[in-house]
Amino acid sequence: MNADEWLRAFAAELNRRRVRADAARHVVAEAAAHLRDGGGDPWAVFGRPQDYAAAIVETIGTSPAARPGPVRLDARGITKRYGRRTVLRDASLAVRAGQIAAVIGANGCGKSTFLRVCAGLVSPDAGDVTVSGRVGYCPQQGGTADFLLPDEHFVLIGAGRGVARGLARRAGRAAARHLGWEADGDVLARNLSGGTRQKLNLTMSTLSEPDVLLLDEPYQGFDQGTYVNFWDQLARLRDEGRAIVVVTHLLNQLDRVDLVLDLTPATQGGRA
Ligand SMILES: Nc1ncnc2c1ncn2[C@@H]1O[C@H](COP(=O)(O)OP(=O)(O)OP(=O)(O)O)[C@@H](O)[C@H]1O
Repeated sequence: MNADEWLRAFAAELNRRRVRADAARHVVAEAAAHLRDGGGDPWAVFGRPQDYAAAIVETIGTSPAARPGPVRLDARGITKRYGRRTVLRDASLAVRAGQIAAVIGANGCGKSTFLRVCAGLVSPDAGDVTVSGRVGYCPQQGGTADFLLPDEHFVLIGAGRGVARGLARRAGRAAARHLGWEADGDVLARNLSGGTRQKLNLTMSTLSEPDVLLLDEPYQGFDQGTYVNFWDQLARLRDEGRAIVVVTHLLNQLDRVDLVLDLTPATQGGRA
């Protein structure tokens, strides 16, 4: 395990112990700086990442993130057919305020369809979805308007909630900054790079302060730094009490989530 892997394991353990995202980010950055400046093997310097995380939690008395609250999204027995093909069969997921759920599975097993059913965009053939509160949805593609500036997207989202233009712009830019993006430029959405357009998409889905946030592989095209910011931001949103569902193919991040729904059919080795 090299220094990066050690730091990742350390961050994951802090997350598992529900240390607040901002505090976790701070101690991980400190450990990284210590390793960078002093060199050396992290195992020799800090010991096991799990033990060091436990010591940190005890020593600094970090207040843990709030425990999960009431169920915000309850999808039960969802079945969906397209023509003769059954894409989803009896899929269920309940997510509480303050939880992150990952939806995983092979290509074409119905992850996006499940999310669209949860968002109310597709009707299931059987089953029910109950949502308590406001929903934010970040589709895998699309979602932005080609001929608008990022700021104009933020103003539009704000207008839907009666938020003044200046305030909406500031809120949008602040949310974008969490992804390491300065969104004050004058580039139309259609001319943004693919990764930046996806940052705009993701930023918009969080702007309405949703109680339930549905994210369909929102990090496609993100560079490594943005990707790290993305998972930190998810942890922060979770700590604020949001119920989050993220479709992902990246199983190495599953230690950062609270629940996993595997939609791979059992005949193909799925866990569901
Ligand atoms: N509107 C539609 N009409 C007909 N078939 C559809 C429709 N939407 C999705 N499908 C089919 O349903 C299946 C599941 O699609 P879905 O996009 O939900 O899978 P996924 O697990 O998200 O895939 P991926 O991992 O590739 O993103 C696919 O075979 C797809 O072609």
